[in-house]
Amino acid sequence: MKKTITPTTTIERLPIYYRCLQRLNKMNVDIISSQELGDKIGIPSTQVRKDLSYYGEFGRRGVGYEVPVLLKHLRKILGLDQVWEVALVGAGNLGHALVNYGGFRKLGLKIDYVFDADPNKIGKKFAGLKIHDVSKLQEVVKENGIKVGIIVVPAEHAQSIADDLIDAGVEALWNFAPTHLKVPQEIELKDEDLSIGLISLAYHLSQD
Ligand SMILES: NC(=O)c1ccc[n+]([C@@H]2O[C@H](COP(=O)([O-])OP(=O)(O)OC[C@H]3O[C@@H](n4cnc5c(N)ncnc54)[C@H](O)[C@@H]3O)[C@@H](O)[C@H]2O)c1
Repeated sequence: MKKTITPTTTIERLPIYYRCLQRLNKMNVDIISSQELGDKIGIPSTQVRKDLSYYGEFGRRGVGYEVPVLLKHLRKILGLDQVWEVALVGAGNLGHALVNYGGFRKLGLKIDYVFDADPNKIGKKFAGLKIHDVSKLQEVVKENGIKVGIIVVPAEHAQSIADDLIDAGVEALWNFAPTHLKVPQEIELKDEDLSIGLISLAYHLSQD
């Protein structure tokens, strides 16, 4: 694998290539050109070739990419060739939707641990999983070597949850709370805001 710095935009496109290749693989498509792959996901073929070239020489000139081979490489590059235990904090509406979604598990991202602070919820079942007391968060995270945390608590509690997760050994956070979290540089933090998509649609509609 080449030792070059990969642009963030390239990294963000990798899951899109991966998803498309998974579909093609299911349809038993063996070979795809960069042009065809780009057309399927709305990315110019030159960009497809450039993105993938950061990781090696996968395509064959005049032939294209072997779908199962490229899929296997991308799975490894994306870290999806292993199983990741995930802790979710905040057994509320959004937490329920995330835990219920089967797609993460198929990718090897197992949200098996759910935490909440509400005594009325602790010990109850949540999309088939037991809700743990958030006071046990660090203990459970350490015991199970959990490396990924999902934060779906109200904004005012998000920082202390992030701190606890990091102290316990979590290295990557997916934060849905609408607040800026301060985390050490080595921690991978991804803020998610679903309203951005909707607001940008409203913006485009209002330009007509
Ligand atoms: N990013 C997005 O697009 C998006 C979309 C929806 C909601 N949100 C945010 O996600 C968060 C959750 O939203 P929701 O609709 O699921 O809310 P919710 O009220 O349904 O659930 C929040 C849960 O967090 C628990 N909680 C509160 N403080 C806690 C603490 N200190 N430790 C552990 N658990 C605690 C509550 O008991 C509750 O079960 C909020 O911050 C909300 O603003 C973000």
